[in-house]
Amino acid sequence: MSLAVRDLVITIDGRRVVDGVSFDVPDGARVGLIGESASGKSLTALAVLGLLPEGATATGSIRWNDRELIGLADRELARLRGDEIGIVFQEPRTALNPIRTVGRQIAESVRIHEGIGRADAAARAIAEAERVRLPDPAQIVRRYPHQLSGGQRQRVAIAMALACRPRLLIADEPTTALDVTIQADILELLHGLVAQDGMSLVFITHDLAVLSQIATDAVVLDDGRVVESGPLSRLLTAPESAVTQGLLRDATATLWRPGGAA
Ligand SMILES: Nc1ncnc2c1ncn2[C@@H]1O[C@H](COP(=O)(O)OP(=O)(O)OP(=O)(O)O)[C@@H](O)[C@H]1O
Repeated sequence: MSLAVRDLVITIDGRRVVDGVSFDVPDGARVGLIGESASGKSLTALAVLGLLPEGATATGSIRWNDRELIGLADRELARLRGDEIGIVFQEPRTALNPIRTVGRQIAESVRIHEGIGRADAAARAIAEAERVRLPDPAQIVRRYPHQLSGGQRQRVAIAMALACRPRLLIADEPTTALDVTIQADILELLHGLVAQDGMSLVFITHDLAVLSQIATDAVVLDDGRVVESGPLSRLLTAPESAVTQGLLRDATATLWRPGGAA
């Protein structure tokens, strides 16, 4: 299953905040959307999910598995989300419901999409918690989000996103809010799960060093436009645009740190 974005334009209050973006995510590919703040990364991802904010309009084409997503009915888009396309956001605290146990939240999408009963869903929540390597899964599923650490909460959000085994995962800055050591753990976990399931990945970040640990290709955005794209190995060694060169300068200290990716 592949994603093809063509000439995507997103307009908010008459302003073209995403301005003619095109890129492909072939089946099983791991593609980064990278750029400075306000370059249009998140809105591009939200358009794929059919979750643009009120007042935003999208034109162009977003084809998922040869199905056009722009203009698709909300019901259909909701069915795709969680089932075929999973999402992990930057801040797990806001993605999780504070008054529901994490087990119930992990199992929720399975219950909705696969229609399984309460007992099966509870067992599945434990299995999914184990899969994202949460400690003591049988116990942790009974806890509430505030009783977990930030890294554990992000593992819960990942378990929720992957419970229905989507074919595409969109991860929007999933490690930015976490401590550096936890960031590395979460990246490694995501990398392992994506590879294990052979799913495609769209990974959003402003950090080329982070991206080099998880993606094979990247699309560089600036002010709503694609300024460069290609294999990450080339962007890291021979960046053509000034924007990519700047991102590389910012990332260099991390990239060349002993134990770093480069
Ligand atoms: N709900 C909204 N209402 C009005 N403008 C918005 C809204 N959401 C985003 N924008 C504007 O659209 C542009 C692109 O935003 P977007 O969030 O996609 O950028 P980004 O690259 O993801 O940045 P960041 O890394 O800061 O999240 C920005 O100029 C932003 O101010």
